[in-house]
Amino acid sequence: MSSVYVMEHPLIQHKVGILRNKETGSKEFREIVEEISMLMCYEATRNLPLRDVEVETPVTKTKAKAIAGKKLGIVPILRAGLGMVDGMLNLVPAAKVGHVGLYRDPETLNPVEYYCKLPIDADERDIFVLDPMLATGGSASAAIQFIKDKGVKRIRLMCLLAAPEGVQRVQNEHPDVDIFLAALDEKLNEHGYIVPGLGDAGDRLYGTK
Ligand SMILES: O=P(O)(O)OC[C@H]1O[C@H](OP(=O)(O)OP(=O)(O)O)[C@H](O)[C@@H]1O
Ligand SMILES: O=c1cc[nH]c(=O)[nH]1
Ligand SMILES: [Mg+2]
Repeated sequence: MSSVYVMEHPLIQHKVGILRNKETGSKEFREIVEEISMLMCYEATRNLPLRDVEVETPVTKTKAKAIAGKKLGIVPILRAGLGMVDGMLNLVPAAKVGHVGLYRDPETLNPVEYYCKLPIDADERDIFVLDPMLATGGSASAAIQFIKDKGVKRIRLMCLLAAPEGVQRVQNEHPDVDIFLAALDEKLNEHGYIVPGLGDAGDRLYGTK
């Protein structure tokens, strides 16, 4: 069974509170999503292997550390996942970016695929799938399956908020995929929205409602 990490860092928790506030407008919402993504990236990459390197400082030669050539990829689920990309790239600028286009049918709540483009060498990379919201888990689970179908073996899922139902579904369908969250909420409502949640992440990011 995969692990679920809820990031309790005070800065992350503080910023999640701002996202939840319905008075927070799109500009600030986008900025905070980027900031939280950067903080989560920092936490989620703490086990990356290091190698020794030699560098010359202005004073002397010394041993230093470098990331041991691990290739990372990030795959936002369109559209709301796009809001998390720059935060990740700020810290891991060499990561390649793929995209999976999915929307959730408002009646059935089932994911509908409309786009998938991954880095050519995705199967050699450790991939982070990004989506602010893990509600029923249908979208994340389908996106992970598309990525696995392209031969990718090492996948992690990073979301801001999740409902227990979504976590359960991803864990059942993809027991190899660890899940990183900023908050684990109470439940889903009758429309499949996370409670207490933050509303529709895509609409709040891009001002479409
Ligand atoms: O876990 P689920 O029940 O599948 O719901 C979560 C999905 O719903 C939202 O996307 P939405 O369908 O609103 O698309 P958008 O990003 O284009 O707004 C969200 O960004 C997730 O992708
Ligand atoms: O609460 C929710 C559920 C799905 N998608 C969202 O954007 N918000
Ligand atoms: Mg949406």
